[in-house]
Amino acid sequence: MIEVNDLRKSFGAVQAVDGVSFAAGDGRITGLLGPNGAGKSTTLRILYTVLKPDSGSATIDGIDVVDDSLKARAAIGTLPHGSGLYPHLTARENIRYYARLYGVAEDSIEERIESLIDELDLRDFADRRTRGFSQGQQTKVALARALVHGPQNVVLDEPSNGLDVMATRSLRDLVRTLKNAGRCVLFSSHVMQEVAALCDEIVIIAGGKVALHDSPDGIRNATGCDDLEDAFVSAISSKDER
Ligand SMILES: Nc1ncnc2c1ncn2[C@@H]1O[C@H](COP(=O)(O)OP(=O)(O)OP(=O)(O)O)[C@@H](O)[C@H]1O
Repeated sequence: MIEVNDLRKSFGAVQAVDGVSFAAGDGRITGLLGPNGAGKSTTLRILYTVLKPDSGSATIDGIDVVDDSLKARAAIGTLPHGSGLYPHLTARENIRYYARLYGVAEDSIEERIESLIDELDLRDFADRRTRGFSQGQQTKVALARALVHGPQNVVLDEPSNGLDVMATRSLRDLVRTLKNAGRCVLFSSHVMQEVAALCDEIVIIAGGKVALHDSPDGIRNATGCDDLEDAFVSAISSKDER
């Protein structure tokens, strides 16, 4: 479970995150939805401990991301913006490197990698160096790397970026499998249809603040819009008017 409480972060004069609070539960898919520059990535980067908040707190299964960042990091699998793969290593070697970093038992690493290669359809390029990989290939390898230690919490920053239709479908299946296994999945997107297709709960964020947090049906009711895209626009506009 991920809990975020009154989180704030600024970069100079830009207030990127301005009092964000929400909880993302186990066995649920929570979508962080917002327009460009809304503060989604900054919020997620605080969760996976690469940024420190100015104030507020965030916990992963009760572990504070600032006070106990190493333990918090071990409890989440993350797909950051930009894959950050090692270009001179093959896809398989990249995944193996992270498995070791996360302390996966040596005798189960190869089996785990094989099953991720199948699940994410990496077989064709598993043993190629990742330098020059297409965006979609990079995302798939980065996803495998994020999941290799079987984390309870999975945080994905715009995971469908660069994926083709088939890969997007596999990603959705994978996210649903994680949910059905009782994992907490939190992902960011600015694509309403993607979030609507997957999420149990949607946190709409705009200008660094939470504009609305509800189920897709709850959001339709709150905004009076049947179409979730209209509901999204309505939620963001009414936040601007406040
Ligand atoms: N390292 C940084 N230095 C300066 N400004 C930053 C930095 N990181 C983020 N920002 C600013 O903070 C705001 C929120 O950015 P963030 O990346 O969190 O938005 P986002 O919702 O993820 O957007 P997108 O959908 O475009 O990826 C933006 O105005 C951005 O320019």
